[in-house]
Amino acid sequence: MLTDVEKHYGQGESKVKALTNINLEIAKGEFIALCGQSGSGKSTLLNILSGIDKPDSGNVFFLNNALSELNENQLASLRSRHLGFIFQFFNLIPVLSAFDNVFYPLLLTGNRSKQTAKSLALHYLASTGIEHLKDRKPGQLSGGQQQRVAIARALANQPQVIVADEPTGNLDMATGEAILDLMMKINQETKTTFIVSTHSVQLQDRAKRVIEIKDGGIVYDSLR
Ligand SMILES: Nc1ncnc2c1ncn2[C@@H]1O[C@H](COP(=O)(O)OP(=O)(O)OP(=O)(O)O)[C@@H](O)[C@H]1O
Repeated sequence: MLTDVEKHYGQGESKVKALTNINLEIAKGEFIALCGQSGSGKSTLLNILSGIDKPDSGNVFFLNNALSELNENQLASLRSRHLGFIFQFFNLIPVLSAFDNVFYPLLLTGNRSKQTAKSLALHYLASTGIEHLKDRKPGQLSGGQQQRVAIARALANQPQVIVADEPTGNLDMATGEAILDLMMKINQETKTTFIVSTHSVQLQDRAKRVIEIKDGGIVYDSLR
């Protein structure tokens, strides 16, 4: 939940108002399409609601935690346990296989055994349809396949919330559609909350809740 959130970048003459008067409540299990023109503030909003960035004023609550009351370690721990991220440019580690890209973060976060991490990685690579490509490195995969690895990586940690910043922005239309289908299917099956920023008109048509921001403010929320 965000209350009265404001965010500026820069100082003086070059000060940019990135978010203004943001009040937003997100329920567990929602699938939200966050839309708005380039520069409208989508990434800033995603970064603030996930505790990566701090607002200048206002409050951010994540799973009943007031983020302003947490130190950097506590924030990092909350993120690593309960949040999954999916990015436009996949952010996979190029020297690791698809399997290792999912497996190693699981070993590094939480107290899982190697065996548990391995089965989780295989399970989620299978659920995103790319288990057969698990030994390939990112450079040997198409964009859509790389994004499936990134989705498997985000899901395998079994977070309560997944934040995706333009996840289809670097994919052709058909591949992007397939990735959106996959995220919606996972949302329905697992009740994981998804907040997805997008320029995709298809997603805006299909998401249950659409939020539009313009010049840093929410100008439309289909739930309101
Ligand atoms: N680190 C920064 N320093 C200064 N200004 C910034 C910074 N990050 C973002 N901005 C500015 O804040 C505003 C909101 O940017 P933001 O990246 O949140 O928009 P966006 O809607 O995600 O855009 P896009 O769709 O192009 O990714 C823009 O005017 C941008 O130029």
